[in-house]
Amino acid sequence: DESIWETPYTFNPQHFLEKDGRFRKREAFLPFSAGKRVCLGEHLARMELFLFFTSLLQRFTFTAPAGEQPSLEFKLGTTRCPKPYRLCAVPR
Ligand code: HEM
Repeated sequence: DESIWETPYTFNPQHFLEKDGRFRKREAFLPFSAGKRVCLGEHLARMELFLFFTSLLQRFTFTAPAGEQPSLEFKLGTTRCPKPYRLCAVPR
């Protein structure tokens, strides 16, 4: 949505950061939905995602293979899935 996101077609973590690097909450980002049908597992999922990604990021440096860039296009199924891509995980 061009009216909300500064660079909607690029992977841009700055969308969620203030100028000084603090986290910026965006009302338009609702991965767990909202209201009566909000995801009941949101808190569990957030804790699991935190533990999963911090464990991986503490142990590996992730990069795209030289000269390759993962596509931001998706495959539509029950959810939108990233198209297959290659990733290098280098032990830290
Ligand atoms: C990254 C992980 C997850 C995401 C992104 C996610 C996302 C969502 C979303 C968007 C909905 C609303 C669907 C709708 O509009 O009807 C939903 C519903 C639901 N989610 Fe999750 N979910 C996640 C993990 C989990 C986990 C771990 C559990 C349980 C352990 C869970 C349990 C539920 C349940 C029971 C509902 C139905 C709520 C209702 O309709 O009353 N979810 N989830």
